[in-house]
Amino acid sequence: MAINGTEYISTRGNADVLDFAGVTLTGLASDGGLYVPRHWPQFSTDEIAAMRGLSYVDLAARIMAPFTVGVLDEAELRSLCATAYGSFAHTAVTPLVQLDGQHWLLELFHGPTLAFKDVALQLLGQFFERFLSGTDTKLTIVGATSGDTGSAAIDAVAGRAQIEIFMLHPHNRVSDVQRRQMTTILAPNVHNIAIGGSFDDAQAMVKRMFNDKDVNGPLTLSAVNSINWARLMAQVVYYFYAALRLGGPERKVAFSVPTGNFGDVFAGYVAAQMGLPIERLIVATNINDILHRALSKGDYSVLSVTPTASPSMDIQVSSNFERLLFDLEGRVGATTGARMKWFEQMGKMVLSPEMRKNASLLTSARTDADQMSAAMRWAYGATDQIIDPHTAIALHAARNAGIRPDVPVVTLATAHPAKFPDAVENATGIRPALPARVAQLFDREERFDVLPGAYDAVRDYVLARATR
Ligand SMILES: Cc1ncc(COP(=O)(O)O)c(C=O)c1O
Ligand SMILES: N[C@@H](CCOP(=O)(O)O)C(=O)O
Repeated sequence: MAINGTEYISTRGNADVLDFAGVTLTGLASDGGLYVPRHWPQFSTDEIAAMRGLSYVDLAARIMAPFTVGVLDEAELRSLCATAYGSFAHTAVTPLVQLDGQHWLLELFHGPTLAFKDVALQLLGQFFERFLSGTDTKLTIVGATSGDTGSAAIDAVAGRAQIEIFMLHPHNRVSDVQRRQMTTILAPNVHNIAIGGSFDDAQAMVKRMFNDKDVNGPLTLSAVNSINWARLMAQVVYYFYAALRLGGPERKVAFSVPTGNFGDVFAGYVAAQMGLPIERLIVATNINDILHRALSKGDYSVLSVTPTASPSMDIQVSSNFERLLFDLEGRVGATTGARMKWFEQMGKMVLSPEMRKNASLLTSARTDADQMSAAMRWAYGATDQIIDPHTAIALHAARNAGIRPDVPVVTLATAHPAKFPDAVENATGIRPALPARVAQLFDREERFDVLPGAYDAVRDYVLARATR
C-alpha cells in the first residue's frame, strides 16, 4: 500500500511499510524488527530557536508533527497532547530543577503513575482511542514490565471499550508500590500476570506472541512497550524542552539517562538526529550493565539478570538497542536482521570499532549499589532533593562523566522517590510519602495471577481470556 505521509520501515527490512497510525496499532514489525521513520526529520537551528517559550503541549505538537504527516496534523496533535498532559500534576509537565552550578534534574514523574512512562503512555492512550474510533477492531495489548510501564499503560487504557490489556511482570521483582499500581486496577479489560523469571523472560514472551500466528491472527495484537514507535516519539519532546530552557539551541546540553530497555536514551539520540545540539548522552546502567559493556568495549553479551534496588533497570536484552544498531550500520535492514538473528541464537554480539565511532555521541557508565546510595545522599544533603534509585544511578554517572563545566548536564529523573521507599530510606533515612493522588494504594484490593515463566502457559492464558 502506498503511504501518503511519513513512512515507517522495519529495522530488519522485511515487513510492510506503514504510516503513523499503522505503526502505532501494530507495535512489533512482522519480521521481528522495530519500526523507525524512513528518514529522521530535521529542524534548522533557527526553527529550534523559534520554539523557545512554547508551552509543553505546543512544543510537543511542533516536534511530533513531522512524524505523523498524512495521519495527524499539528492542530490535531496539539489537541491530543492537551488531553494527555492535562492529567499531569505540574503545569510545566516536565519541570527542570537546578541542583548546582552545572547539574539539573528533569522531573518526568508528574503523571498519574509517578514515572516517566506516563509522558508517552498518556498520549498513546489518546492515539489508540483516535485510531480505533469508527472501526470495529478490538485491540489486545500484550506488554512486559519491570515495574513502571505496566502501571502507566494500564492507567492509559483501563476501561477503554476496544482495548484489552495483558501485562506481564516478573514475580516478586517489582516494588510493592509498582505492583499495587497495576494490580489494584480492577477494570474488566485489565489482566495482570506475575511470571516466574526476569523482565527479559517476559519481554521475550511478548515478542514471541507477536510472531505466533496462533495468537496474532485470531487476536489483533498491539504493544505499549517502547517497541511501539509512538512511545519513543513522545519522549523526544522533553529533550527539546529541557535544552531550550538551558540556552539551546545556541548552547549544547548533556543528558544523563538511567537506562534499561534503551528507549529513553534512544529518544535523546533521535532529538540529536533532528538537529538538537547535544554535547553528550550518558547511558547510565546499574550492575546489569550490558549496555555499558557494549558501548565501552563493544561486548554486547547477555549475562543473567541480578535483582537490584533499581528494579526497572534490571534488564539485559534492551529492545531499542536494535534501533541504534540499524543506524550505526548504515540503515540496511538485511544487515541488522542478520545481526539480530545471530544475537538471538548466540546471546552475544560484538560492536566493531567503526560502529562505536558512529555512536560517539553516547558514553556509558555503570553505577553500583553503594554509588547509587551515595548519590541519593548527596542529592539530599547538598541540594535538599530526595531522588529515586534510578535517578540516582544517572546522577552518579552525570557527576563523574567529566563534562566541561560550562555545559549544563541534565539528569533525567524518571520516577518519584515514593515508588521505592525502602531504597530511599536505606540511603537517606527519609521515607518518602506517596503523593495524595495515589495515597489510597495500600487500602485497595489486588488482583493478579501467577504463572510459570513458560511461553505456552502465558499464551494459553491470553487466548483463553481475550475477548474477540
Ligand atoms: C524509573 C525508570 N528509570 C529508567 C528506566 C529505563 O528506561 P529505558 O527502559 O527507556 O531505558 C525505566 C524503565 O524503563 C524506569 O522505569
Ligand atoms: N523499565 C521498564 C521496562 C519496559 O520498558 P519499555 O520502556 O520498553 O516499556 C518498565 O518499567 O516496565
